[in-house]
Amino acid sequence: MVCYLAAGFTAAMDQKMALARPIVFGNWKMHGLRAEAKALAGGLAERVGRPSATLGVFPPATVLAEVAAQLAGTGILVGGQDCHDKPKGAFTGSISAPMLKDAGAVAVIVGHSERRHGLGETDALVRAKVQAALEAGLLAILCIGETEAEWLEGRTLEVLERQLDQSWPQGASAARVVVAYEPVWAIGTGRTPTLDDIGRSHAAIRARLERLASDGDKVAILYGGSVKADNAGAIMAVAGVDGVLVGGASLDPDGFFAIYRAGGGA
Ligand SMILES: O=C[C@H](O)COP(=O)(O)O
Repeated sequence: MVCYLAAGFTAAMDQKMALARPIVFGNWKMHGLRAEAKALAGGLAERVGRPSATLGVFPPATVLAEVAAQLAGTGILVGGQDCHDKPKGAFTGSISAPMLKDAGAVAVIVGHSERRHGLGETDALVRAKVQAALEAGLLAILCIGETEAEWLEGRTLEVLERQLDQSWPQGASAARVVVAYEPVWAIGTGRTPTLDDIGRSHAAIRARLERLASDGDKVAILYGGSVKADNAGAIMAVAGVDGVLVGGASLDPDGFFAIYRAGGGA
């Protein structure tokens, strides 16, 4: 098992070491005032001890530095939820990848559907953000996923392939980018694809990554969308699923820890 401490994470990525599986990431989204964030991070650290796998949280930017300081030395990594595609400039309200790194982040989520569909982010912009993350030395968590209409029309694989083709930066490597497959219709709804469908999508993503990157066979692929303690074990047991990106259930330390344990983390 390989454990990543925040301080050694970039060095580990530079050495092209594999992320230890399972990879369990919690995206807090727009939740967490300072006291809540402190209690959540503390509760998680208390339950986990020293992670045997890859465990990370993605708090709101306002509490990122405090959470990163609180979790320093625990082996739990901390990341941002989005970054601008430029390192600095006159972009009111935006946060750059170097700023996230400066605040203690080692990773950043890009292309989440709540930004693609809620805020109109395109594949081209997502690709530029992945590049910005890589240039700042952050691990990029590249999110892709079909809408409900695309799913109902049977276009899931075609959409995933297009999103990868248009948002995977040329020359990016498995050590620096993780792909998160999140069907938009499964996010926060309590609905999930069947295990067979998850396996099929992950296999298609893998096949595409093998065409896009020389080490595409090694890119970690996560599943996200209504992952809870009671379905996490079955989902992480699907061939080709390297871990999960959890939203709502990551806001409860007991539930999030149970998900981590369900994937084999100790
Ligand atoms: O980033 C996380 C995903 O959007 C999943 O959210 P959820 O677990 O609340 O469905």
